[in-house]
Amino acid sequence: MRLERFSLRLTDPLETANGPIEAREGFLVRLGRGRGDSGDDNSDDSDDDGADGPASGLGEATPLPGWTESLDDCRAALDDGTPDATTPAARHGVSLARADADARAADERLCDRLAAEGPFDSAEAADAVPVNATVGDGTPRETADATHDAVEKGFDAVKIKVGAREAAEDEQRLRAARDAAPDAELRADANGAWDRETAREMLDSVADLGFAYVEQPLPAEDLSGLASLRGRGVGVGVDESLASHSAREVLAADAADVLVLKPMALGGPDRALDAARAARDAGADAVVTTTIDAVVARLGALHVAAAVPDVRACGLATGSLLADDLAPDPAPVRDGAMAVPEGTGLAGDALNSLY
Ligand SMILES: O=C(O)CCC(=O)c1ccccc1C(=O)O
Ligand SMILES: [Mg+2]
Repeated sequence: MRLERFSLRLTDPLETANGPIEAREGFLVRLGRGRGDSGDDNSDDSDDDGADGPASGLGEATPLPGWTESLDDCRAALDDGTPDATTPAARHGVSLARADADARAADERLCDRLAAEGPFDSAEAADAVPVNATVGDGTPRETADATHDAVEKGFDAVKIKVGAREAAEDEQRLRAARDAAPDAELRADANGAWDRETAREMLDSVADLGFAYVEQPLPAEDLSGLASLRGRGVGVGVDESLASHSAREVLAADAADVLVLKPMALGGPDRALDAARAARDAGADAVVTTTIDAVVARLGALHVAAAVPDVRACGLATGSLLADDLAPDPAPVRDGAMAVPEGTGLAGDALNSLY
């Protein structure tokens, strides 16, 4: 296994209730030749790292504290070959690289491999996935303009970050967004910023505006509070809660209508698909998103989403937030959707420069 460290700036910081996300740092993971289908936990010995040939599989470990381990802990887990549930980004890097190598060895698209081997009984994955636009914090006017632009570009679903300013002003922002996009599916994401009373008031007002759901209206730990917010005419989504609780725990607490699944935060494509299945079994929905990942992990998340039957619009349209990337994007957003790239593994030959 070979690691390459990268650091990518965002074009504009994404303003959230937890402050801005300005850059993403992580590791490109290259799996050596002949190890792709071994599933062997000792496969990271450096004498087999394919130094004189292309890698058999690509992964990416891009930690985001709050959702995953720190960059240092991620590096340590990758170096030691011990990624586990406490280091989800490291585990994601290795798990995605293995899955890509397996799919390439089997001459299959990654999503078809995931669909066939994953927890859904569907043999075939989708060819494209609908995606939402992501609108960061801003004035009501800026929010309306960004929402309008997204709809003009072809997005049918728009997610608006809230919780960075007073609730009354957020309410104006959401009303302005609805006025700017009368027919779009609108969502909000509070990143855990509200207390129970504020959350109740905000949910009631966005229910009137026909919002589909609000992501993480309460802090991650407050599962009973999240449960008490359900049934008010707008869905409750959980995101941060899944960093400290399993999908099954969240669902057993009746805390969610929608699970927001970030493969990077959950430890890999396999874990994300298991959580999607748990959601469906409990009558909840799943949405696959990124932590603003580089192209390899974004593609991995796209393949996961394509393997979830009838997935609703996913938060995968985050590539445009990055000022640069590891390689040109083989799955650009068109008309509010991302097409799964042709070819085997992550993207056929499109990422050959990285292997
Ligand atoms: O879901 C989306 O639309 C984009 C991804 C996103 O919002 C996000 C990106 C990085 C870190 C956290 C989050 C989040 O969903 O809270
Ligand atoms: Mg979120």
